[in-house]
Amino acid sequence: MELQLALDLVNIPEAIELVKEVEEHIDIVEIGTPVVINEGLHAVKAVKKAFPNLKVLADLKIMDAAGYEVMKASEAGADIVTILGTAEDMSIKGAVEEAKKQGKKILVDMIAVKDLAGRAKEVDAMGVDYICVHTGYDLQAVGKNSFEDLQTIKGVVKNAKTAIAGGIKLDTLSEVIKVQPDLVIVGGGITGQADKKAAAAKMQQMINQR
Ligand SMILES: O=C(CO)[C@H](O)[C@H](O)COP(=O)(O)O
Repeated sequence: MELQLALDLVNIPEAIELVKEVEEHIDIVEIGTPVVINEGLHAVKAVKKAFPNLKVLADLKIMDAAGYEVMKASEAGADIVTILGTAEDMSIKGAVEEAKKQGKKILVDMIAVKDLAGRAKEVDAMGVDYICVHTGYDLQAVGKNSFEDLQTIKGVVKNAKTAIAGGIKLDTLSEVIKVQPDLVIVGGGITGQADKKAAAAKMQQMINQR
């Protein structure tokens, strides 16, 4: 099981400072969608350059022009690029094809997918690397989480790794770990803590115990 730190509300210098604090406790650093909107793929490039030993995920949440966008994120240094599960099959297949060409990985974000089991089976058959259940900020605000959704995809996904994101904190991590995803994505659960290093270390320790 791997731990991914999601950076959503920072600029490039702040991202680098933050990763410095926790780098020994994480496997992947996510350049979140708001960061890409504010800073562009320069953020991916800068973080990869500063931390060449960490995997960098570009959270582009691609919906169209997938091959081109995967190519651009790869050129900037991303190891993993995200596409939405609601995108057309042709887009997801295009993303996978380009990622393979570039030696990169594709994570499918299942946010807002209605038939989760059915779509997870379909995208799994398209050769994606990760399938991620995700409760976005707008649904977190009304008390939702993705714990049941993780069980749903664990039941149907045969090839891809499974992942979960959205509001995971230290006090809910054990519930997540029980379902054994391959990847746990945490943003505010680390970045919102006074002692970020301690929070990341504790999460890493809990994940490694399983
Ligand atoms: O992709 C995202 C929002 O769209 C976030 O990066 C993801 O939800 C993880 O952050 P948090 O743990 O703060 O919810």
